Amino acid sequence: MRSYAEHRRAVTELLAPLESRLDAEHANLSGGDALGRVLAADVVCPIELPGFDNSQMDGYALRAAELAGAAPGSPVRLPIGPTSAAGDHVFELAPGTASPVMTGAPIPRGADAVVPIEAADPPSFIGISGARHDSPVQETVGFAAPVEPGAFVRRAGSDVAAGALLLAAGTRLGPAQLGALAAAGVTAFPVRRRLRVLLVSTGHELRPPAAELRPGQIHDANSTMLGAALRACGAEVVEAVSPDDAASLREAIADAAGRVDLVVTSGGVSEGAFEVVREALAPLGVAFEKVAIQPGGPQGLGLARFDDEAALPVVAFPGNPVSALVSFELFLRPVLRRLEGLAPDRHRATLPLAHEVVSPLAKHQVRRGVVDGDGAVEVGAPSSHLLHAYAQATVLVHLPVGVDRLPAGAPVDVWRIDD
Ligand SMILES: Nc1nc2c(c(=O)[nH]1)N[C@H]1C(S)=C(S)[C@@H](COP(=O)(O)OP(=O)(O)OC[C@H]3O[C@@H](n4cnc5c(N)ncnc54)[C@H](O)[C@@H]3O)O[C@H]1N2
Ligand code: MOO
Ligand SMILES: [Mg+2]
Repeated sequence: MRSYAEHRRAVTELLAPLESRLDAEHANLSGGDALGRVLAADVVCPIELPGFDNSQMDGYALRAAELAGAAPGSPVRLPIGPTSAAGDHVFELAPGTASPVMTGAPIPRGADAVVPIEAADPPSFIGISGARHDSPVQETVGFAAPVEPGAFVRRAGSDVAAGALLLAAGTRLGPAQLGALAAAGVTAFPVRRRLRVLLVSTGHELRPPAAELRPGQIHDANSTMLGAALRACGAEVVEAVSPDDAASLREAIADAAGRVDLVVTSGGVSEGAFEVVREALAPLGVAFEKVAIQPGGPQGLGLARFDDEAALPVVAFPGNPVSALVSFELFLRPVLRRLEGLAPDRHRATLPLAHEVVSPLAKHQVRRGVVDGDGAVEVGAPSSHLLHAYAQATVLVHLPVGVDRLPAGAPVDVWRIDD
């Protein structure tokens, strides 16, 4: 029997070549299709950011040297020059004056510091006339302390220089990265195309979720569930099929060979008399193994090779819904996250158990749980048909090989699944 780590390594190795298959396509900033995509090439910043020296505060722009002797008992008073508001053109500051400058507005040429309005006398712009830069110089403003050159000035290029690397190839585009592209005026950029997946659910008992059920039939939960899990990891489910028998399963996979990068199946991998995935794919080279995990014990993995030399990687999960989704979390999500430019594992933590648990000594058991108000983990029942309980869970709880009983309070490794 394979260990959890061995199977995880085998899945990672089988799917490692996928990254090189994800050639570039263009994405646009507008329309929402860029969120979550991964840059296929470096993006250089075409302009400097900020684009010009501007103020960090609402205040007065002035020459720092002119306040050198300012003190509470002997303030320096300067005539007020024209105002620089956000969006204004830059103008020249006359020596010996201070100009009102607003946050984000250009620093007038000649000024080298900003004194926030709260530190000026009067400490507000109310009553100050000459609001725009074409107004005549009038009134005065007092300063009771010196100011360092450069104070509250946001220098041109202090965030990124023109021609510098803005975002590196492999970066996942989240809100901050899209914001940086927008700020730089980069509206189109190359991203990796999405991984294309054929999703196969098997089982004669399965009916679509909208169907009426005859006795013995059940709704197909795995197609919806695994489809959602794949899409949430940036993949495209090119086709979702539910073949009746081994021959039609082989045909569906052969058909998809030119169009998809990966086949994910659920069901039909265990020891029953009608294990359609096993029957169809073992002759093509997919290996079916028992892995020392619970749930998710029976697993299929390998390249399905066809006569015409075409080959497609197949990851075959067991049909029990909890087993299928836990298998996705353990084996496929880490690979898909890497392809998405993310660290392979979701957020992990070590938390105390809220109560005693028992677990099979020889298996790596993954239970579904919730974190209680004290930060302790309440662990749910292990059975792999309990999908409703999975839908309430916020963590997967890992109980490794060698553990058969843990008391309340014992620390356990958990993966958060509620992000
Ligand atoms: N004699 C043995 N029997 C079983 C073993 C074993 O080692 N020896 N392993 C058990 C384990 S563990 C699992 S897990 C399952 C795996 O079964 P299969 O992958 O062959 O899946 P099926 O037999 O097709 O279905 C199992 C179960 O899941 C339900 N199912 C399947 N597909 C869906 C779907 N799309 N949506 C909702 N539910 C689905 C199906 O109705 C069955 O109840 O084998 C054990 N048996
Ligand atoms: O491994 Mo099965 O997945 O226990 O139910
Ligand atoms: Mg079966």
